[in-house]
Amino acid sequence: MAQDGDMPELSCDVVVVGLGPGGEALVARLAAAGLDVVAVEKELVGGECPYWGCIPSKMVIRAANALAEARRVDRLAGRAPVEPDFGPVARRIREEATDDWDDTVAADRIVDAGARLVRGHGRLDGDRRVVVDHTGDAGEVTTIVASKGVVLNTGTTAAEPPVPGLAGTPYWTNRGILETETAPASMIVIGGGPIGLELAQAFSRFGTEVTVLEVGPRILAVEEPESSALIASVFAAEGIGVHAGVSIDAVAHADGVFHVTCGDPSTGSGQARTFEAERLLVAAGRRSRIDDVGLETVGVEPGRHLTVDDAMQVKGGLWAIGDIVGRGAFTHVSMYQSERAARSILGEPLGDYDASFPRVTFTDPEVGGVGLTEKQARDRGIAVRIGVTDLAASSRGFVHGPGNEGLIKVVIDDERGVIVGANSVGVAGGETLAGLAFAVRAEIPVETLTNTIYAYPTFWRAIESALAT
Ligand SMILES: Cc1cc2nc3c(=O)[nH]c(=O)nc-3n(C[C@H](O)[C@H](O)[C@H](O)COP(=O)(O)OP(=O)(O)OC[C@H]3O[C@@H](n4cnc5c(N)ncnc54)[C@H](O)[C@@H]3O)c2cc1C
Ligand SMILES: NC(=O)c1ccc[n+]([C@@H]2O[C@H](COP(=O)([O-])OP(=O)(O)OC[C@H]3O[C@@H](n4cnc5c(N)ncnc54)[C@H](O)[C@@H]3O)[C@@H](O)[C@H]2O)c1
Repeated sequence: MAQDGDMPELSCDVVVVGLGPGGEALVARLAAAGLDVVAVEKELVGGECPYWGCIPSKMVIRAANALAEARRVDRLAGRAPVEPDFGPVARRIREEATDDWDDTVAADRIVDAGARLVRGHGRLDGDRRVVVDHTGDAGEVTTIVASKGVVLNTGTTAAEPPVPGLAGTPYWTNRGILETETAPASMIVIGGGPIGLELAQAFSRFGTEVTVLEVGPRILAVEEPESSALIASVFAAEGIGVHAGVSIDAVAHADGVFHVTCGDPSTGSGQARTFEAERLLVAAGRRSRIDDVGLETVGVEPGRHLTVDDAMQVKGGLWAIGDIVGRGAFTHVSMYQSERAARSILGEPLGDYDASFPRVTFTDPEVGGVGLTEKQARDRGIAVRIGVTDLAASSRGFVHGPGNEGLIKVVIDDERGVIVGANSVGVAGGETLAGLAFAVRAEIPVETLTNTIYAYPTFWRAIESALAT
């Protein structure tokens, strides 16, 4: 640790640049295995998920679903007048989830694990070298040399679509909306993906008048068309405006009001329509933070994502995990990849990469998905057989009554006799997905699945019905 004057240099075994959920876990895992680890983070240790992602958004959804359930009491159990107040969930986000966006506890965990934490923007500076620009300390940098190598876990930021007038307006991304202390009177959401839909419905349940604008032909296009249609119908019934197949031509903001002008390319009429709202949430996808991490210094061409092998290795001495590798932008994926990178670095056996890819969008009903959609399976030339069942028509759905919308769809490879994909939509769709996820991952024969006892009257019993169609 010697340097010329004001340029400190650290030596270690591994540097982890960016501490999303996977990066944070990796630091602790490698340190526990006896490696000398330096962790580099420019914002908050833990990344987007605990501070502006999964955890606070699920707290809002939990609260919003409590409101929705209370509104169902009239049809089930008497009277429960509902008066929404965003205050309690805003407090939970501050006090229980984010410590008011203070990461002291997480930073202490890194140090307690035996690793060193360096705050600032990390950039590769040739093979196995990282230079950290210390945020706020003009010109001060630290150079870190890692004998084994560097792991990148720099994550994503909200993408800004190239819509005239949008840049410079005070629109919300996931950060602004999860920092708010009040629900706005009205909100336009650009993007009908998981972020847009989860927050659209949750805020609508708090009384915000919400309009979702989606450029693609349907919302939640990564899942089955049946699931998209079901969510669209639930949203319509709850009074959420959903417009798919629109092009957003212009955004303006004046006197505290957003004006979003859309054309409708599907009609070819070019007829423009302007929506107005107090808030605008842009949830139109994510951009990988890999354009300023020095990839050019190690001969790697920065694209949309970083290409890795199944050991999460970009090249010798360089690994990458999380959203930036383009294998699914989910915390559970990042954590899974973190363990693979750890094993690769420590020379431990890896096993095959789990490509079953389970995911859940936490609308109500939840949309669980695993493996391939029907279209993806057909595009791969698989001899597809489909089974679909309506959850509301199941015994449990019938008993549940209000809020029972859902479906199970299974995509079967008829030649191999295994499920290669499924959607599980329902009030507990993400939980019911578990059985289907194991079936896809372990390639449980359909013959076994149809010769299995399904507890009555559970939602997951509908898997048996789907297989029988
Ligand atoms: C609103 C919302 C809801 C979500 N809900 C879910 C959910 O329910 N379930 C789920 O599985 N996933 C969810 N996600 C996705 C999930 O948050 C991410 O997949 C997860 O955070 C993993 O991201 P990551 O590890 O790649 O990086 P991130 O979490 O983005 O963390 C990257 C870290 O790297 C730091 N960094 C970046 N560049 C540098 C640099 N050059 N030097 C130093 N530090 C740097 C950043 O400051 C950040 O802390 C949600 C996301 C959003 C936005
Ligand atoms: N429950 C969960 O696990 C969860 C929740 C939220 C986010 N996430 C993760 O975060 C990722 C990012 O979420 P996201 O919803 O921002 O992105 P996304 O890419 O999944 O969806 C963005 C949507 O915006 C649309 N869009 C893009 N440009 C547009 C434009 N100009 N006008 C109108 N619509 C436009 C796209 O067609 C797409 O439907 C997700 O893919 C997911 O991996 C997960």
